[in-house]
Amino acid sequence: TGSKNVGDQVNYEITGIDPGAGLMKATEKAMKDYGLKNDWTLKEGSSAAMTAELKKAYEKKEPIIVTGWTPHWMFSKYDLKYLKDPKGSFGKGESIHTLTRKGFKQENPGANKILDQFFWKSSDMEDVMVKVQDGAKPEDAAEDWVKSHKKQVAKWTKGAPKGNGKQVSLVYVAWESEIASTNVIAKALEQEGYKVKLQQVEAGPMFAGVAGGSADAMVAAWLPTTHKDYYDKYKGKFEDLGPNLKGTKLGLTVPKYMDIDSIEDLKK
Ligand SMILES: C[SH](C)CC(=O)O
Repeated sequence: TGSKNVGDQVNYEITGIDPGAGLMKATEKAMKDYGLKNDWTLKEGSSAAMTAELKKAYEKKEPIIVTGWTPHWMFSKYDLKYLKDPKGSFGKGESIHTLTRKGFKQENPGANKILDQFFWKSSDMEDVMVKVQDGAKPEDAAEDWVKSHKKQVAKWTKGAPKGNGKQVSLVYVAWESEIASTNVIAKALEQEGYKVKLQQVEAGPMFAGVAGGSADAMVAAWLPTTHKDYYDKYKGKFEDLGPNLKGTKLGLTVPKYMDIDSIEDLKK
């Protein structure tokens, strides 16, 4: 839009999220890889603040560049595109893994089995995310999803003993995707009689909580690239139960009305 170059249009600012997010590290890497560091700044904030700015700009068809990821409701709500990343700074498609603290499997085999069997698709997660974005409380959107996907949830709970009020503590970060997944698996556990405590923390404390044993589990580890630093830092101090969702994506994201297509186009 307009003849001014895109940098001038967005005063050389990329709207990011919380500083602990791996997406922010990946964006810093991309800014280095594409020679943007001298002119561009990556604005820190939160996922909620980023989506609020995206909404504001989009409704006025103004230019904006955000740090985006899939699954996310933003792609079903707005007509957006990822900027091409020819240097591969954002890595390849990833999965979201479930991690538990050491000893959890022995102490709570039933809940561990349910967490181990938890697996769903991007479209499932986006269903819940859109409902929350449209105003539903996360626990209500999660309850609706669990109630309307009995067959799928039965695969998660197959072979697991009832909880009889046994406690499970889950930690997560306030990314829309993890608000959805953590509330859904919590509802599935509660349906089986487990008592679930949810704790929203920053990314670093989330990994530290599971590795240190103050939390039982998380369903929010973006691997192998996005959370590599956290994963390596605590290697050996947690159990990796593998993916609960496959085929995620990260990158710089812009409304389709902007006439740029690649991160290369941001170079001054
Ligand atoms: C924002 S993605 C859900 C995760 C991350 O970037 O750390």
